[in-house]
Amino acid sequence: MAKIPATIVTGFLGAGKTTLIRHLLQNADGRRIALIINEFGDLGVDGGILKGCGIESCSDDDVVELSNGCICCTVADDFIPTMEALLARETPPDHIVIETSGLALPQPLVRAFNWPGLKTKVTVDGVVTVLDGPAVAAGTFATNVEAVDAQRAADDGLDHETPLSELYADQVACADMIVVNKADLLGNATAALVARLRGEARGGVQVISATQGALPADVLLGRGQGAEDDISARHEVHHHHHHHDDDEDHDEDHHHEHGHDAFESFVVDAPEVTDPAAFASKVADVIRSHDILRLKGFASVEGKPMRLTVQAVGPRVDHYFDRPLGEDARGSRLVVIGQAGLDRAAITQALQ
Ligand SMILES: Nc1nc2c(ncn2[C@@H]2O[C@H](COP(=O)(O)OP(=O)(O)OP(=O)(O)O)[C@@H](O)[C@H]2O)c(=O)[nH]1
Repeated sequence: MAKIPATIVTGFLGAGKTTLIRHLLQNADGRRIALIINEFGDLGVDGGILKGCGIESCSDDDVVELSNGCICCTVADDFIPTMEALLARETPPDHIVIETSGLALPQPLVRAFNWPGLKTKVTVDGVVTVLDGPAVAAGTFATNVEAVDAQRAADDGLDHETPLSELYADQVACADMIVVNKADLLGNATAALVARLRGEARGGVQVISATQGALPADVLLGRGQGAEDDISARHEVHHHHHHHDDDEDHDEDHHHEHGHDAFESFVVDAPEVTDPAAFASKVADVIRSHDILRLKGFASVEGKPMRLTVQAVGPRVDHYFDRPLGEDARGSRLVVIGQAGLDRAAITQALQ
């Protein structure tokens, strides 16, 4: 049985996690998404907001709240039983989204997925860290630092000493995708912050800007990261800068990104593939040079009877034969997803 993917959404109070999840649930394209929310007593209203959301695809049963404070301290007696109950349902969800309270470190939660009862049934599809763009640019990390401090003081299970900057660094270090939210308030400063974060994040981590957390489900979900197998890479707070080839070339063209218009996808039809490995590395090159977020599709391979599936998340490209081609026409058909402004002609040409 395939493991159910779970996406962890982390970020400080007020960064826009609830807004992003709400948008996701409204644009779930038929996916059954269960939501687990971890929040602190009186300060949290997200469960209420999301329960009363009126979204057709989202029944109240699909929203589960953890009320015992910090998720990292209550993993064993609260989180794991909640997950097990969700998985034992007659109709288990297609995808689980977990919203952590703003101060919980994502690492212990990711580690909980290695629990024997969970390991074989669920996997961490990806850790999405939502940042308050203007606050991070200003170096305060949260718009309302007092509210964050109050949230902290309200919970005995939390370490009250760690500076916000370190919690922030841990959230960035654990991320598979960083969302620089509130791009509307950042305006022209968005691109510079995105570029800076690309330098701070681990290699291969996607950094994208958003307004009102409006990102397509196809961009947020289905990353297949398996974060629980990769804990050590996420633990350390890196103070040095990595240099990615593609850091420098994102300048002026990614500014006014609002809502759905900020993304586009298109289909590339191409001839048969001769060598799958060479094709995958070509795809990786195209992804890197055009800042493509996702690419997926199918191809036939010269002389082979099986269909080749290609799945790319950022520069990581998976390819495998999944089934006989059968009646399918030979050739390749790939869907490319990225932020608006993709150079379709160049991408199409490069893939053909
Ligand atoms: N201007 C602007 N405001 C935003 C954006 N995204 C969210 N907000 C607002 O920021 C506030 C916090 O958003 P939430 O989604 O509740 O943030 P959160 O991270 O879930 O915060 P908690 O659940 O309280 O930890 C709300 O008033 C949102 O309406 C954005 O892109 N631009």
